[in-house]
Amino acid sequence: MTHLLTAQDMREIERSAMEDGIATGAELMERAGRRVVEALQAEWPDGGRTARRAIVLCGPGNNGGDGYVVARLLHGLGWSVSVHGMGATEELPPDARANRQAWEGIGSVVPLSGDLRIGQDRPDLVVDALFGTGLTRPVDGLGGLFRDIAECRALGCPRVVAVDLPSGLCSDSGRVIRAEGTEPAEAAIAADLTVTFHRPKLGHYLSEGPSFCSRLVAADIGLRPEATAGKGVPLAAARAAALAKNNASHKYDNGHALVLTGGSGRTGAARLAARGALRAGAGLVTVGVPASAQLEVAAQLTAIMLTRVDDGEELASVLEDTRLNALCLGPGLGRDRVRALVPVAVKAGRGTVLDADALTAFEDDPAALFADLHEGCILTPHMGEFSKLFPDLAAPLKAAPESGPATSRLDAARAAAARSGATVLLKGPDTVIASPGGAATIAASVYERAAPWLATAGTGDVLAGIITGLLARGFATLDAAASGAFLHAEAARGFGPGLVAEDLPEELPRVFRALGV
Ligand SMILES: NC(=O)C1=CN([C@@H]2O[C@H](COP(=O)(O)OP(=O)(O)OC[C@H]3O[C@@H](n4cnc5c(N)ncnc54)[C@H](O)[C@@H]3O)[C@@H](O)[C@H]2O)[C@@H](O)CC1
Ligand SMILES: Nc1ncnc2c1ncn2[C@@H]1O[C@H](COP(=O)(O)OP(=O)(O)O)[C@@H](O)[C@H]1O
Ligand SMILES: [K+]
Repeated sequence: MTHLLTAQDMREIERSAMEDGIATGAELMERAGRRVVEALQAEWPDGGRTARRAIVLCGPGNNGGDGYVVARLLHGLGWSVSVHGMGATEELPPDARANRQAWEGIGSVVPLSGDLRIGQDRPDLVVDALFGTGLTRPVDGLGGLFRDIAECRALGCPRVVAVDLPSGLCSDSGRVIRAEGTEPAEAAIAADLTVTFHRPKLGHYLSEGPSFCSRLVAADIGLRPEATAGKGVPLAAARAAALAKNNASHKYDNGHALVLTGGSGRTGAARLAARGALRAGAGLVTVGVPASAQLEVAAQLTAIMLTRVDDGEELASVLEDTRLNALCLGPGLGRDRVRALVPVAVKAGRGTVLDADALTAFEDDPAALFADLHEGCILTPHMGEFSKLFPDLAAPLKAAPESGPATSRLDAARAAAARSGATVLLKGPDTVIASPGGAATIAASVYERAAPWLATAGTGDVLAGIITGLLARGFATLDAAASGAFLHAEAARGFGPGLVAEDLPEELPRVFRALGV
């Protein structure tokens, strides 16, 4: 399972490797530079043609140190290399200084100027080794150069390789550190290939990270896997063993999910959720409908059952059946029904997914919702819904982050979980999931797992249903949310272009088979 590290995690891992005599800082830096060169050779084998020219941009810290190693190695491979460096040699940290001095035995270091324009030079490659995990404030005075690189890159030349992280990107949040009023494109360098070391960092997966990294390689620099134990945030995955059904099981062993719907004309969302719950493997799924929608829903359902729920009192009496062990409220529920049904549902103490209307209806008084939530509850907001329930936590995500490490979507979800007492799943290509105790996971549909066709109406309803289905099957809260988000994205990837929400539940059997369930 891949764990995403913070900059602090990485510093601790490196420090303990050095203290334990696994490697010196100089050795780690040499390996880092070598891995970058290997990765770019593997990525662009056509770099083997003659007249290859590289511009290497080196910053004032150890990221710059890696850059001087890359410059030396490229030179050794016959490249024509120009190096533009920040800071004075004697001010660099020791390993970076040594590598700069080694480069100075080969060629010069031109002081990096914001007036540099690469267009005149037409290099084949720009190596971005300005800042890595040590970035703490907006990059100053290089906006024109960054724009120039972006414009040239858009024309197909040069290719840009980022050492560890695209400079300007915050390694913990994936946000571009920038002054208010500055565009991300002039505050960070977008790369074609990003080569990081040991393990990916959170910033490679969150927010703008993937679009600035483009392609990500995590290269081994000889740090021990054990050093990473207990650190980082796992990427969500689903386990075949947990998803498989016991051969001897009865339908009631797989739980009974209840999905509540709104009135006539707005039952589609709940029906999508119910189908998701059924395909996720719930033993039984019932849709709770008001009288006005009974006929409409009955005409549309087959394997899914139907029960009448007009108000809170009726819901309470339906919930006397303790076999109903997972509830889904929100998709198409309608605000008036939310106010009547959500408090009753939550007080019943079952595994409960609250989505859409069930969140936004509490916009005026989120505390009224939070008062009754318990550890079996999962809130599944997208950013707009999250902003309504947690406006103060959403605000720093909307403002330009002027210092690093910046507040991340993960930080916001963790704070929201702690406040609400429920697991919070904040949706997006970088879905973050946090439980009230602080445990977290990231279900990222980025890089090779991109699922852009999920951005269509109704897919969130299916997600709520899939998670409800897993809760019904007895999955622990965080696991249900994480596995559900993973399966949902896999279904979208499996179906591919043309996906509409209805396709997602029907794709789940293929996802299960591919997982070996
Ligand atoms: N520590 C190690 O042993 C290793 C570190 N590695 C490299 O080292 C990097 C981390 O090095 P550092 O911690 O030195 O950090 P960086 O090299 O990312 O940059 C930190 C330096 O830049 C300054 N700085 C931060 N933001 C700035 C801004 N906006 N404008 C101007 N200066 C700014 C800081 O004060 C510090 O001097 C990693 O990203 C990785 O590339 C690799 O060589 C692997 C081994
Ligand atoms: N570009 C994208 N890449 C991957 N997943 C996405 C993308 N855009 C949206 N999603 C996912 O699609 C779903 C959309 O849910 P939501 O916004 O609630 O839509 P709706 O309310 O229409 O169902 C979420 O699971 C979200 O994570
Ligand atoms: K960099």
